[in-house]
Amino acid sequence: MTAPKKLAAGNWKMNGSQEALSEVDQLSSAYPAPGCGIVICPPATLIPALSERARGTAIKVGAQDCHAEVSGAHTGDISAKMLAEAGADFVILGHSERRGDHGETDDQVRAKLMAAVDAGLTVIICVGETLEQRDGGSTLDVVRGQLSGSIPDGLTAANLVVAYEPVWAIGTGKVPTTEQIAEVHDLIRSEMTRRFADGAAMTLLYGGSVKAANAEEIFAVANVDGALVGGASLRADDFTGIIRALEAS
Ligand SMILES: O=C[C@H](O)COP(=O)(O)O
Repeated sequence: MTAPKKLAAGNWKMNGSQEALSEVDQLSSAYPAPGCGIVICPPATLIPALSERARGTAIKVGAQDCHAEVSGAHTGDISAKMLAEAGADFVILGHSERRGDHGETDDQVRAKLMAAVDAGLTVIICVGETLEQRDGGSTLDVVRGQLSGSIPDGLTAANLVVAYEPVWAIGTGKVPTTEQIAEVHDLIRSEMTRRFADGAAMTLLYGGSVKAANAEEIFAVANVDGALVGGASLRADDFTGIIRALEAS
């Protein structure tokens, strides 16, 4: 699975039900041949039904986490191979809600990432600072540390997408200035270019309170190739506004 350069990824988090699957029908009829990639990451229970529904459309399906092992005694966990078998092409890893709620470390995220790539998934890896870290002036150091700690060597633009998600902007309606987004995206681009032969071609997403109303401004920022969208991905009407802005960018 090759990551499209422009990508709108919807993270449903722990939301959605069988009824929500019709969002795929709305998106695929609105975008039979979209000018960007579209990925929906529902809760794991909905992956098989959603991927069945998305078959033959431009919409891809992703998961929100995976275990680092292929199988074994890990009650409640799901391996990357299982997610791929269920129909996922992508997996989000290292989201701040996983790092916060489950205490995931960079080392654990890195192990999951290697397992996901082995299973043929494209990884959307999340990095971003807390408000305390931003106020303390350590944003770039924090992001640099997460990138080096969470991302192993040997990856390509085909299997790695990086999402910058300032923790304080997630679900809060607060959005960094375009200068703040640009500063971090420039850092991520230069780190990816330094480490990977095709780092210049890697897809870099911004995430945190992206809405149709602010998408155009965010997509105009250098090195922003799309968005990882939470709340506004839950309704096709809201998500299509963001996709439209990305297509036009
Ligand atoms: O994964 C998505 C992000 O956490 C952003 O969520 P949000 O768009 O609801 O702020």
